Amino acid sequence: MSTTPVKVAVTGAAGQIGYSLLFRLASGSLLGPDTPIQLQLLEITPALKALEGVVMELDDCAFPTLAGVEIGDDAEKIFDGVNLALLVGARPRGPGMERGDLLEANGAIFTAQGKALNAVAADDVRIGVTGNPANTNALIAMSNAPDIPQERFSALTRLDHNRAIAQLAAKTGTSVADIKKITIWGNHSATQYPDIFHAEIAGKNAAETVGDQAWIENDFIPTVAKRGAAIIEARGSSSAASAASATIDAARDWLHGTPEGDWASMAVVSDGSYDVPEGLIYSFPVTTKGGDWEIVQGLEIDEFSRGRMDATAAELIEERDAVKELGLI
Ligand SMILES: NC(=O)c1ccc[n+]([C@@H]2O[C@H](COP(=O)([O-])OP(=O)(O)OC[C@H]3O[C@@H](n4cnc5c(N)ncnc54)[C@H](O)[C@@H]3O)[C@@H](O)[C@H]2O)c1
Ligand SMILES: O=C(O)C[C@H](O)C(=O)O
Repeated sequence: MSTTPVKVAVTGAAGQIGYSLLFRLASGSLLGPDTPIQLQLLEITPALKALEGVVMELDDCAFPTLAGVEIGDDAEKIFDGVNLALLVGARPRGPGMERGDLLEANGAIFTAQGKALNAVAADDVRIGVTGNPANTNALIAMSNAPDIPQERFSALTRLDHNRAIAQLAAKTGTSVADIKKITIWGNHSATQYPDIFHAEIAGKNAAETVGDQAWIENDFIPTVAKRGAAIIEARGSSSAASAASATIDAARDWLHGTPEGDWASMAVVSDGSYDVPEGLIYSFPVTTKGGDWEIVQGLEIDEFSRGRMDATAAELIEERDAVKELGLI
């Protein structure tokens, strides 16, 4: 085992996602069995006692890869020297709430955390935002961290990507392992556009294999896009274990690379690719290598896809303008 631990910060560590995420991180799901991990856990003061209990449980697992755990409510202390920051802590959406309702409540959190990361994170830091509204929270954090390259920020659409794979596998009676090149475009919200026109099932075009445009439009896309709300409705609280799993999938691919012949969906700062307005945190198909991502270029976009991609961009522009108005960016 290498001796220098990778320092990984998790915010909202005493929350529901944290309760699944921390144990996966500590047991090596992100960095593998040979790399020790140091967990830096941030919470609000009233949640620190509960977090102490979670740390007792982490201790009791005796994970060989867990080099140490530090907890606290001071972002500058917790983010000091971190190589990866997973920003999960935020107020989750309750029944009947839209993500827009969360902009103001969560904006302040991501302003402060962007500033703290800017001041004390390691030079190689990567920042993944899971807390909703994830794309715009990432935009706020990025805008408040001028010394960190913009490419180091991303928001989580990997859960949507994984949901799309699961739906497509169920529809076609295939294995999830056979499905590649799914794309989630845009916002992690009900306007997202899950795209199977470039996807493959066992090497064949997925949309052609399905051969049912009505299912794509009326079933697949809304099911994936509204899955978060369906889970809130069924569970009474938002997805947690699947969100933690997707947070790990996204960070693992970012740090270690996407597999050959596949890509991942990641919400990253737009460079204008596919006519997405520059500067938005928009989910694209990306390949990753050595901790860097690249937007997959050259995909053909038909009129149907264009309309969906523009609609989700329009929502992100509205969110951006709202947080600008609030003085958060
Ligand atoms: N992007 C996605 O795919 C996805 C999926 C599921 C959930 N989410 C979002 O993830 C977030 C967390 O969900 P959860 O179910 O764990 O919620 P939760 O309420 O169980 O936990 C959130 C935790 O964040 C903490 N917190 C609040 N403000 C904080 C701050 N300033 N600093 C540090 N911690 C703070 C709270 O004390 C709480 O313990 C929510 O915003 C939820 O909507 C995103
Ligand atoms: O939809 C939500 O608010 C929860 C979460 O983002 C999800 O997709 O499960």
